[in-house]
Amino acid sequence: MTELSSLGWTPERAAELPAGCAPGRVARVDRGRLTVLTGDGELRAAPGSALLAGTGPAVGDWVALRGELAVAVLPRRTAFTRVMAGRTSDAQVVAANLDAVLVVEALGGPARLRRVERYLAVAWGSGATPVVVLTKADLCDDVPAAVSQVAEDALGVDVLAVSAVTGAGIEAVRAVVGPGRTAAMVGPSGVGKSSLANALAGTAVAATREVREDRRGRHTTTARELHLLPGGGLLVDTPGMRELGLVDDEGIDATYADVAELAARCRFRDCAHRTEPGCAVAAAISDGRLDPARYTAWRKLQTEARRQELRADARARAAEHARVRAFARAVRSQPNRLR
Ligand SMILES: Nc1nc2c(ncn2[C@@H]2O[C@H](COP(=O)(O)OP(=O)(O)OP(=O)(O)O)[C@@H](O)[C@H]2O)c(=O)[nH]1
Ligand SMILES: [Zn+2]
Repeated sequence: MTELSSLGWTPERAAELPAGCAPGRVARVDRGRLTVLTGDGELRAAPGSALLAGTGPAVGDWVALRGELAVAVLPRRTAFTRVMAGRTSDAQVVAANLDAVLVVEALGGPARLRRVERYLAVAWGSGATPVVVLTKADLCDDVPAAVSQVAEDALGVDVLAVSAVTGAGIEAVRAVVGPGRTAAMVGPSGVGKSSLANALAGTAVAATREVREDRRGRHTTTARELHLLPGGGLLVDTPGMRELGLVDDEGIDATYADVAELAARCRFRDCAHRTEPGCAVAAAISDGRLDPARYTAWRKLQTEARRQELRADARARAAEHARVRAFARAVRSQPNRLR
């Protein structure tokens, strides 16, 4: 028996559960089948027709189970979305109900602040709290200096340093992913996400680069993408988290709060921060209060978000409305539901 609370279940969710259903947390979605963690262990469930109408359940979602049928997705508290590559620009939910997002970057090279900022923007946009985790601390000569450099840039975000090799700092990350809390990792390939996942789990739950190369060509098994950690937290490790785009500019403003605040003080509301008189951004750059590279990165992300917004649009919203309607319909059609 697993306590539902250790899967992240909270009492107020009970009111959202259709009568006669048991709750389950989605640990994997493949070819239309769901791997679900429940109070009685893991089970394979089929999505009911109501779930097929919308964008479908994602890893981390709570579903209402009637036997081995998932009849509804419970409302999401947070959602990590990604814009699909290719022609359509529908936002796809990659992971749901995350409390924290670990933005993973490696030490031992030059700090890639722009890259961290980019992931922070995506993380803030999800509604979950980002935390920066700097891996490979064993390869860095001056960890405190590296941490404070990143902390200065990542406004309002905790910055932790860890080593999967020595185990240093792992407990501090486990504390972020405390009992009943759910976190996911984002970050580019090779920074040590799989190694971090294994160090947190205390066992090999993710294939690191070495293991993957050994098994080249072999079919990987259908592993869970939601892992219960020894301390009681849950870690999401799904491939979808590894290719991220931006969806909106909420997250950008949170990441670049300093730049956004300066821009709000420009004389003209539509200031392009180039040659306009009374431009607070230009003034801050010229007297050294704002790093021009940080400003350029902000502009670039904003342009990208605008472009995606224009594409993402009606289609994504229509899909979400369909999902909500399907959910409402499913709830209405439950016999014996509480009124
Ligand atoms: N020295 C040192 N090496 C590490 C540490 N963590 C990971 N590595 C190494 O870094 C390389 C990449 O690690 P992975 O965990 O596979 O990286 P990843 O982020 O999961 O990569 P993708 O799966 O491609 O996204 C491997 O060779 C690891 O052994 C660490 O804390 N210290
Ligand atoms: Zn300006």
